[in-house]
Amino acid sequence: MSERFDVIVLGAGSGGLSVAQHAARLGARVALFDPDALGGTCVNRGCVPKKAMWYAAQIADLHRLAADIGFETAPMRLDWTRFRQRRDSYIAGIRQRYATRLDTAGIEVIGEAACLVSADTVATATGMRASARHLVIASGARPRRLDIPGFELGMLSDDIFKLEAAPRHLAIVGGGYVAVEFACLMHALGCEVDLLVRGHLLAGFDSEVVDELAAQMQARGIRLLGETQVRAARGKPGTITLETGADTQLDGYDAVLWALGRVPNSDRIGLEEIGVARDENGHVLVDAWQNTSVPGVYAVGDVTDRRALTPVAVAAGRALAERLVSGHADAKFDDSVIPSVVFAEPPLGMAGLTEQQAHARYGAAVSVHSGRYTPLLSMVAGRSERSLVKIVCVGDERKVVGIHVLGPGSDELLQGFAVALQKGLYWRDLKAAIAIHPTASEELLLLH
Ligand SMILES: Cc1cc2nc3c(=O)[nH]c(=O)nc-3n(C[C@H](O)[C@H](O)[C@H](O)COP(=O)(O)OP(=O)(O)OC[C@H]3O[C@@H](n4cnc5c(N)ncnc54)[C@H](O)[C@@H]3O)c2cc1C
Ligand SMILES: NC(=O)c1ccc[n+]([C@@H]2O[C@H](COP(=O)([O-])OP(=O)(O)OC[C@H]3O[C@@H](n4cnc5c(N)ncnc54)[C@H](O)[C@@H]3O)[C@@H](O)[C@H]2O)c1
Repeated sequence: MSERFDVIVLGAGSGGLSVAQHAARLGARVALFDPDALGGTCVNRGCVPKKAMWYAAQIADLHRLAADIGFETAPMRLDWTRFRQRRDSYIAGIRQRYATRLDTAGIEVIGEAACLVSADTVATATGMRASARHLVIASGARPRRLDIPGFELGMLSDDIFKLEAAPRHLAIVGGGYVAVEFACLMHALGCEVDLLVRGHLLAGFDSEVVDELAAQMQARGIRLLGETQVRAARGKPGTITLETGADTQLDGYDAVLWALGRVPNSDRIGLEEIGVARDENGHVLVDAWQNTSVPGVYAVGDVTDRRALTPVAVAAGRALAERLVSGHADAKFDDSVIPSVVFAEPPLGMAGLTEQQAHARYGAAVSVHSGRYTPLLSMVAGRSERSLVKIVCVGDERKVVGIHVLGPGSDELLQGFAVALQKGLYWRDLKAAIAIHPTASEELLLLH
């Protein structure tokens, strides 16, 4: 079979689905290739199953809080089989809805991996060939592996969703989003957790806020081992030892999660052969319009060097479809403010610049307003965890360039503030706004 389309998309994850659906809606004839489940990482082994686990962890924490505020509570145990069934059937529903929508939109879905054979043609292992005026690479990324002895004894983030029970003692190696989120949620679900970090915890987030989160994680009982480089793993699943130096080792783990970042799926798909430029980590290089170095070939999402977040992939896909199909030559997405939340316990969110980034960019013109408070519910429960809010401003008019929040509710409250930040927000606007009381959000308005 050899067919001609307007747009061919490689990958049916957040970015690829966004391009395909918008292009089809605008009238293009679209083919979408993916050998795996519709929805890609976010739906099947990322945001969605992770968030379901985070909710389970929140419920476990609330149960403990309930006892603190006076409820008579019986011990609670998560039935992992039942939880997994509920989570996975929700995800199956999302995939089904995607399939229906793609079908209704007239998008040709091909359940195979595709490889570029030229700037307008792809081929599959079964011999199918298809051509289009526009080829979009949206092939995402996969968990990074290390070439060290015993690596296979540990899990990758893809595997953690297959767990059938909470490990008793879990080592998590890494210090990024995945490591911190799973350290917090697996601890809340009953695991003893050691977090082994080589460099900075949550590099890229405001260090004062990260320090506060680290202190709270430790206070909850998560063991944080900094400056720790794992050189090998030994043993068998159930009894794993991690070698961290010539004579140093950590033992007694019944499971290990490697959370070492991700590698773009840009190899073995013909990019090198047709001259698509990539950076030293394999990310496809794109300009602000998602153009690669080869005319007619574009890329969106985690395969590029942009922030690896679902809304970024979706926004890039939508803008690209508009440009390619509607002919709006300047359609591109505004990436000036990309809000992001680490679903830790408590959640940590940021929009705009960290204090450190602002100082590097604006020097002495930076002013910082921050405050700590104990949330009302924690006070009632007799707990002492402190939430932290921080606003970074620039210049005499105090234009807000960064907002940072740590504490219960941060995940939901940040979005509205991020919209304001993108539109142009000043300190005086926060001072003039009427607060909603009593909430975590108002703390951003009450700062001095
Ligand atoms: C554990 C975890 C939790 C996360 N949580 C969040 C979160 O809370 N919020 C957030 O914003 N982001 C989160 N992310 C990041 C988010 O999942 C990604 O940024 C997003 O999925 C990227 O979308 P994408 O379309 O670029 O790639 P993907 O979703 O990875 O999709 C790529 C698709 O391409 C397919 N493919 C690969 N090669 C080929 C080929 N040759 N031909 C055809 N198809 C191919 C793959 O099978 C895959 O389906 C998380 C990630 C992980 C791992
Ligand atoms: N809540 C969210 O929005 C969310 C959640 C999960 C993932 N994500 C996205 O997915 C991406 C991938 O997440 P991630 O946590 O896998 O990556 P990450 O880039 O956030 O963190 C990777 C970590 O691995 C460490 N590392 C790398 N190589 C190492 C080595 N050889 N030895 C020891 N440590 C090593 C790094 O120092 C870093 O701490 C994130 O960058 C983020 O964009 C987002």
